[in-house]
Amino acid sequence: MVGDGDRQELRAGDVLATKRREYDEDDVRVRPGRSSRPRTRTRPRHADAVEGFVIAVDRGRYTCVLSGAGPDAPLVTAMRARELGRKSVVVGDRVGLVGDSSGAPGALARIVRIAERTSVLRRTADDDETTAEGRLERVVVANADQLVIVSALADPPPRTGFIDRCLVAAYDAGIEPLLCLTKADLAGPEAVLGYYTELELPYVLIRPDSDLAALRALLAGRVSVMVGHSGVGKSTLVNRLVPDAERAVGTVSAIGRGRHTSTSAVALRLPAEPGGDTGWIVDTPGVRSFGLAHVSAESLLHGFPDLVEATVDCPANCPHTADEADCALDAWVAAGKADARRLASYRRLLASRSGEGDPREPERNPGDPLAGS
Ligand SMILES: Nc1nc2c(ncn2[C@@H]2O[C@H](COP(=O)(O)OP(=O)(O)OP(=O)(O)O)[C@@H](O)[C@H]2O)c(=O)[nH]1
Ligand SMILES: [Zn+2]
Repeated sequence: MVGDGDRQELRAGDVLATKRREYDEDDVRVRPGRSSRPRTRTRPRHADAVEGFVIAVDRGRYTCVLSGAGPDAPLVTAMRARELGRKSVVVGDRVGLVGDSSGAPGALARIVRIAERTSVLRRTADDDETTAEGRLERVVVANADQLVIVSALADPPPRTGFIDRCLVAAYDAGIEPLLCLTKADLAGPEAVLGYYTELELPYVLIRPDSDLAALRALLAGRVSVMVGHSGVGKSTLVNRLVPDAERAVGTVSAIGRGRHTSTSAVALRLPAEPGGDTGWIVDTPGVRSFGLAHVSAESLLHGFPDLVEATVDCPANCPHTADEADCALDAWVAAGKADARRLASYRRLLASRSGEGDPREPERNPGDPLAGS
């Protein structure tokens, strides 16, 4: 979503750049000295930068669309300018571009600015603990408005452990969750929705013949990130929402450096609703789940709003674990104020963060077919 608001944001950045320029050491203007000639007005650095929205990242090349450009405008390939230092650029970033932003074959622009992010969706890549890379906290997408959690109602069965994990990630990122329940032709949503009664979680039901109007309305004008396990129907859904998704991804990879990296996120432009704003969906083929090692125990709890209230009765610094005799969460659940399975799920996530056991171990969720991450 690259609208007028963003333009203002970048303009504000321009003003800052202008101010900073007055103190730049490498400023070439010459002091007027005794000469009566007024000193030369210097141009603020990159006043000519145009605004872009990053839709794909592939090995040091960033594919951008220019603000206000229509769906048929050429995509701009850019590299980072050295002055960005160590700042990373990710899909969803709004950036300032200089150089050749024509989008002509072979043209290369430079990213000189990254606008302040409205949200940052992170995950710990803790799927590989053996390497420094694998333990790294990564930004998945910047400036997303919504996390669309795609779960099938059957084949594969829904896993609330995964959904809970996504809810924590959404809360941590400061973006709204939307539960997207696919394969509604195969099973009803009652069990899953029952589990989340306390939450008033927004949801949509998808079957092969549904017209997707409700979902489209929720996606219009926003940047939505889609996550889901393999086989839940995510690709099917993306292809229905963005009929030329295959082509769009192909174009991105052709303009990048050839081979498409299936693990990276790609933003796809949704067909504009009549009279409405374009929306974007960010497909995350490589993100199967969210490592939450970077989320504090307290923030983790906020992914469980149905449990938060109980903890005012916990002793100070209560770890909320099952072996903490005075933890108020047990009484809360015993009193029927929240679902016992939600507490179990919260504690599984707590344990997975501190490396105590494997959260996917079946014996940790006895008799609960919905559980599992
Ligand atoms: N019955 C039914 N089947 C569906 C529905 N949506 C998708 N499928 C089928 O489910 C299977 C998996 O769908 P995909 O779209 O490939 O799933 P995915 O989540 O993209 O999986 P990956 O490609 O592994 O990431 C396919 O055989 C689809 O035809 C649905 O609403 N109902
Ligand atoms: Zn407690």
